Amino acid sequence: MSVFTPLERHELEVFLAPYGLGRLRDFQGIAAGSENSNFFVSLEQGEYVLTLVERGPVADLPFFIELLDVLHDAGLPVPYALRTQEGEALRSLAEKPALLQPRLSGKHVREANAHHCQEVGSLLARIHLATREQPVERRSDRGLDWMLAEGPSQALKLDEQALPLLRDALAEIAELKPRILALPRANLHADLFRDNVLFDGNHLAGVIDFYNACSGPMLYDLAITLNDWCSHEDGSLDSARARALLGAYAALRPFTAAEAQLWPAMLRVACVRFWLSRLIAAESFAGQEVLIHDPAEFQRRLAQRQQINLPLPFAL
Ligand SMILES: Nc1ncnc2c1ncn2[C@@H]1O[C@H](COP(=O)(O)OP(=O)(O)OP(=O)(O)O)[C@@H](O)[C@H]1O
Ligand SMILES: N[C@@H](CCO)C(=O)O
Repeated sequence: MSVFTPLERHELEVFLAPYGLGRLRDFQGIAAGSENSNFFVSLEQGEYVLTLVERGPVADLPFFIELLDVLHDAGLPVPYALRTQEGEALRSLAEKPALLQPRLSGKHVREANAHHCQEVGSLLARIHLATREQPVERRSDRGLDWMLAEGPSQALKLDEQALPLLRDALAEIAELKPRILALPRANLHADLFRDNVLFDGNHLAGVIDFYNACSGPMLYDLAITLNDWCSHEDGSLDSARARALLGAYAALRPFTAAEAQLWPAMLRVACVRFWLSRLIAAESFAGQEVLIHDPAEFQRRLAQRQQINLPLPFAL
């Protein structure tokens, strides 16, 4: 899977008619993805992706639509909600909130190299630069307070090796929270993993899946991104890829002194975020045909982030 809501051709045709994009040629469910039902939809006038929002922050859909409009207007390669001929962006299909977006070209990269990381670093800086003057406000539902609330009960279910790792990281988050919240802010993608970026050869062609986007400290977004793009299998950082990503980002948005100080801790915070969400997902989707990411991957990464020899390229 993961298509949680199968669609009949006829109901899809009725849904698509108000966009005025021509007849439906073909459609198919997309297996990748774990949160929403997505379909590739081929219409006479082009290729599109239909998303039925299955869970998560449904009430915040107007936020996602607005943010993607801002990023699209800034010239960034993001999907955005197409409007019907009556100007409607957020609609309903099979009793689920539904959005139709242009299909972006390109493929996911499994084995990232330094060039990919450089492209991703630039793209992330451009997202931040496009929004930092006036972030579209949204509090993350997987933010520091969520980690502090969910972490202790998850820690109790861990083995002897993992428990102190998570417990110490949670204590660090509690201690650093005021300083983290005072860092420079913008809109964050907050889930810029390899499976949310599309490359056409060496060219970064698209960024998708903004359903974790929020407003918050830019450094946190950078740490989330780097932890996925620049890690080895054992969780350690690949310094060539990491330097490429950081260098490209810093060339567009130089870091502040406070960011440079909090950087090593921020890499740990970003590990805790995904370790916890994967532990919780593994528990709640156990036995179901849903793509579940391995929580232990972030345990390894957190263990490797105890000593970090990767200073931010920060100039006084
Ligand atoms: N606009 C788009 N253009 C091209 N492909 C897309 C687009 N949107 C989604 N896809 C494809 O659909 C897949 C699933 O989409 P997405 O990541 O948004 O789903 P999700 O259920 O929110 O997944 P998850 O939260 O697990 O990443 C993507 O991996 C990508 O292959
Ligand atoms: N990118 C997330 C899943 C979707 O939010 C993870 O790898 O755990």
